[in-house]
Amino acid sequence: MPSRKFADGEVVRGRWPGSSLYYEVEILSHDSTSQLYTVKYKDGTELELKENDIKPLTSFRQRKGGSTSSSPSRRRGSRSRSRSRSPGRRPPKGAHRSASASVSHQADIKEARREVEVKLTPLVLKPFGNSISRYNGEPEHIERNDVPHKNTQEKFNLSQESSYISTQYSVHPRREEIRLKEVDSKEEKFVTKELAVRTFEVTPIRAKDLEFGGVPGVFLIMFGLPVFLFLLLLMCKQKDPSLLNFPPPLPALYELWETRVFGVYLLWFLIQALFYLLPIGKVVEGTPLIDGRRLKYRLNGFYAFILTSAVVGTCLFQGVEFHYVYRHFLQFALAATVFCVVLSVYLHMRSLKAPRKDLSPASSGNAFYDFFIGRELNPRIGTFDLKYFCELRPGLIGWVLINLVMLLAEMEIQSRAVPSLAMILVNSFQLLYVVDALWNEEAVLTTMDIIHDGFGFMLAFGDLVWVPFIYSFQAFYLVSHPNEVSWPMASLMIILKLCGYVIFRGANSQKNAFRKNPSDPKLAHLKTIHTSTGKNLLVSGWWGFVRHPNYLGDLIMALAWSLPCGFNHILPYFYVVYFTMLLVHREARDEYQ
Ligand SMILES: NC(=O)c1ccc[n+]([C@@H]2O[C@H](COP(=O)([O-])OP(=O)(O)OC[C@H]3O[C@@H](n4cnc5c(N)ncnc54)[C@H](OP(=O)(O)O)[C@@H]3O)[C@@H](O)[C@H]2O)c1
Ligand SMILES: CC(C)CCC[C@@H](C)[C@H]1CC[C@H]2C3=C(CC[C@]12C)[C@@]1(C)CC[C@H](O)C(C)(C)[C@@H]1CC3
Repeated sequence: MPSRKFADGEVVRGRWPGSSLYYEVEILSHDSTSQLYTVKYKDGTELELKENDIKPLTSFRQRKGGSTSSSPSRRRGSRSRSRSRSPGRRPPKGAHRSASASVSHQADIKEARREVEVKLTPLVLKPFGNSISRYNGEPEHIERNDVPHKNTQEKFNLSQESSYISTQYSVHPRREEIRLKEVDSKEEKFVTKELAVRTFEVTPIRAKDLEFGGVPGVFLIMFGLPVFLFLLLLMCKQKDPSLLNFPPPLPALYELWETRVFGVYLLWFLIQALFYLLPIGKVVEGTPLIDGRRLKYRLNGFYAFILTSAVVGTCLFQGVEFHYVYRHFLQFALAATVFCVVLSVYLHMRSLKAPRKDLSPASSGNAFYDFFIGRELNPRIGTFDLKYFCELRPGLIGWVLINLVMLLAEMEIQSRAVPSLAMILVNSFQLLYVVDALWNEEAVLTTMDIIHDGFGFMLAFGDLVWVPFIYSFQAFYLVSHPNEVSWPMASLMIILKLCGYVIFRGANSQKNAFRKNPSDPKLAHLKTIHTSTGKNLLVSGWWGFVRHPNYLGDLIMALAWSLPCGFNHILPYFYVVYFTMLLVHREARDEYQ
């Protein structure tokens, strides 16, 4: 039987969950199976603590004075701030997303909340609003002997906090927390209304807070990525696309430009815009903006996909030559790049006239940087939301169409009656991914791209050029570099893809449901922790298994759709490498927040 360090009835100091503060507690009991101690705080709260979170009284120095005590009761401001936000609720735009660039905006928002909450008194105090910095299950090393209950007022506060702590900390399931959140959400409406009257200030952010390596980094990305894209496609066109054959033969620039191709690209974009405008599909509200407004979005991406398939099917039936796209693939990539540059210039120009409250929290005041990251958060022409439209339609649906073009090109070039198994795998894996994104279109409204980043060159290029022309790379590769895949190998790849998909979808659905309605009874069994931002994080279910299960699933899928290309060359695995870098970077942005 494992030994225990502390005896029942012993008075020790127990760490206040999620903080680095220790309070006097009495050991009530010890559970030998879970190795948890049940302890009682002075105000009567009982909690279960790990042995690591308990220290003998003797291991603390008595602090002199105490006027600067940071005991929870001293942080009433923090708690009040937190009180106004239902845990798990997304905050208004700008407060939400991870980015060092948004520091000043965040401060602004916090300030707004503080002002609002002053008006909300008397408060039903909620514990540990901003006082819990992070809980990682391990004790923190900073140990301070903050003595609670300095006076009656403090004692009262701690007691208020303590009465909630076990549910807040979510050592136990969240039913009680859900009840509290319902009360919370009523108050929230009032808070949102208050926020609506606050004016939004855009304070330029310091150079060191800029993301992507600041102006030099952004410069490199803006000029480097298009060059990289063309080099990658040119490498792939070589008979032997080995890295040793770098650089590939370069075509003259004029050979890459074809006005007709540009016209076809424009036509594609306009058809998608037309489908977007169709009054079919439900209309939902996005997350609250800084001024409390919620924009409306029509969810008809899946219908757009069905309609596009019908149009493409009809064209195939009519004998339209899709091989044209394969033969002019580089010209299409250039047409899309030119379109994206023109769009970015337009976006930047219009953003100069945009009211401050409409600017992205990521914008900095530096024109070049803002051209890249995007100045305006939700540029709209009437009800037409340019960013939301570009995120899912022309590029993502375009990716599926390009894959189909490659499948047909493979059959033609390799004189096949049916496509290769490798090509079928790549096409179906990626089709599933795109259909899933369109089917779950609403989830895009809570991604960092929509909530935090403006619409500028980065997303325009990412959505309209990078996604369709890089993500279809495996199919493009297979056209000129066939790879025979056996059925047993194909089965393993399918299993890998499905595993990735189950993790990806399970995690994203759980997170989206939680962000949409933290009180969802279906999520009542899940555990959460409170964070210093005032939001809650899931720490069980998929989100208790690994920090970013959705990224993990996505990466597994990325690997699964590269494997059909075989192991002759590294190029088809470029996507996995790039994607790992992208997700690690996104993870860091999220973690920063
Ligand atoms: N194929 C591609 O190129 C590509 C590129 C990027 C992303 N993706 C995929 O798109 C999906 C969305 O990506 P994303 O970058 O927006 O990241 P995400 O991880 O889905 O979203 C980040 C947000 O999730 C919330 N969150 C993080 N940890 C949480 C937890 N433990 N409990 C509850 N909520 C938590 C946080 O919301 P709050 O801020 O509200 O706390 C955070 O801001 C992912 O599956 C990703 O793999 C694909
Ligand atoms: C520096 C640039 C080249 C970076 C470009 C990044 C973009 C390619 C990505 C940023 C956000 C991504 C994204 C998807 C695709 C790739 C991005 C646009 C996504 C539409 C893929 C399907 C998913 O299901 C998704 C809808 C969750 C996802 C949203 C984010």
